[in-house]
Amino acid sequence: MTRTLDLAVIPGDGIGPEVIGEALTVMRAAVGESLEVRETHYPLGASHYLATGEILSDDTLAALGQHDAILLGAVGGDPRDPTLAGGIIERGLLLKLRFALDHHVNLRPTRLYPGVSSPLASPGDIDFVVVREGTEGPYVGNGGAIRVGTPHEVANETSVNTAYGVERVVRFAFAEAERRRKKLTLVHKTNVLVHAGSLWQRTVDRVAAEHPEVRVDYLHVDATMIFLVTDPARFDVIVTDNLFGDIVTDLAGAVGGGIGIAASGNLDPSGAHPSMFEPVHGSAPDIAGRGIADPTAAILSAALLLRHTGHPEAAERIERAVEADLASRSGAEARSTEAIGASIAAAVRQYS
Ligand SMILES: NC(=O)C1=CN([C@@H]2O[C@H](COP(=O)(O)OP(=O)(O)OC[C@H]3O[C@@H](n4cnc5c(N)ncnc54)[C@H](O)[C@@H]3O)[C@@H](O)[C@H]2O)C=CC1
Ligand SMILES: CC(C)CC(=O)C(=O)O
Ligand SMILES: [Mg+2]
Repeated sequence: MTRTLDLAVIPGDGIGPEVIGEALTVMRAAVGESLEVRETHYPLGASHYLATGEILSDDTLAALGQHDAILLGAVGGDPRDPTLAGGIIERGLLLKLRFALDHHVNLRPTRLYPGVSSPLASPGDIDFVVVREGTEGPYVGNGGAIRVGTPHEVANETSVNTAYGVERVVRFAFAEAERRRKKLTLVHKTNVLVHAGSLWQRTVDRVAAEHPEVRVDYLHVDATMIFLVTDPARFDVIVTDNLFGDIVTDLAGAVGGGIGIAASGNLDPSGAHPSMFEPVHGSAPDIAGRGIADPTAAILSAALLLRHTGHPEAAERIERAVEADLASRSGAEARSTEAIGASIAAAVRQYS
């Protein structure tokens, strides 16, 4: 009997539709006849907002919540466009989705694939995962400004960290470490952000007692930047808050061979809501429309989606094909978005 996957697709803005087109081609090749992927496309994003005035209606949000999973490209327009000021799309669409669908685990793996060159001189064996908290921190929109535009302006952005929210993501990170090389690094800034830092540190200490096999480490976020460049092989599982995780994972993507291959999943591990998979990168307005974006991050995000929704063989086929494709790139001429997608899809079919 053919199984079905009820998939919501949000191509988004800029390079989003370009890379999602290739991710869907590869996904269809990977599942073949074994899985019927029913795609519903949602034209959300900055362009959609500018054309229609809709950012994310309650009805659309409710409809998205009914799917098995969501595949998203990237959203956000030109940061200089005054009609998009105030993070109206990032906040009103992307973060709203993550919060409403309780995506408290933002899982971002980094692996230096064989044959991929890192900008680091001696990268070593890079293979770690960042477990970024996804529903709290300074991204909740708890803040405000007074005397705006005057020399006396005061602007506040409050980081919200709850015991419940921190514990569930820390528990997820320990479980991840148990499955991997049994090392967990808490990344924070406990020497300055003392209230939130204390909660994170105490939570890690308490949960660590239940995981005696896991080596626990702590790094301030600034020092983490050093070690991501000088010794990334030291990391196995990093657990951190929403803002630090956002920053750490762009650098992680770069040292792991480029932002164009960095994938992610926004998970509600309870399964109560559909999880959402997307590249780490944004809509890249600087290269949009030129057909040169690397679709690999979106393709690997589709693999994460398939594994999460119970289709590990299809996920494996995509990962093997990506690995082979990446290994073949060194010294070769740069290819278009479409050519990379077609080549990975062809390799996937060979493994079927
Ligand atoms: N999840 C999402 O939807 C995200 C949306 N954004 C939004 O995207 C817009 C642009 O943000 P930026 O800060 O410029 O970050 P960005 O990730 O879009 O671009 C940063 C740099 O990486 C390059 N790049 C990104 N993806 C690439 C790919 N697949 N292949 C080759 N090069 C790639 C871009 O050309 C650019 O030079 C903004 O509106 C921002 O708010 C940013 C990050 C995540
Ligand atoms: C709007 C931002 C929270 C998106 C972003 O940069 C990310 O999730 O990595
Ligand atoms: Mg980011």
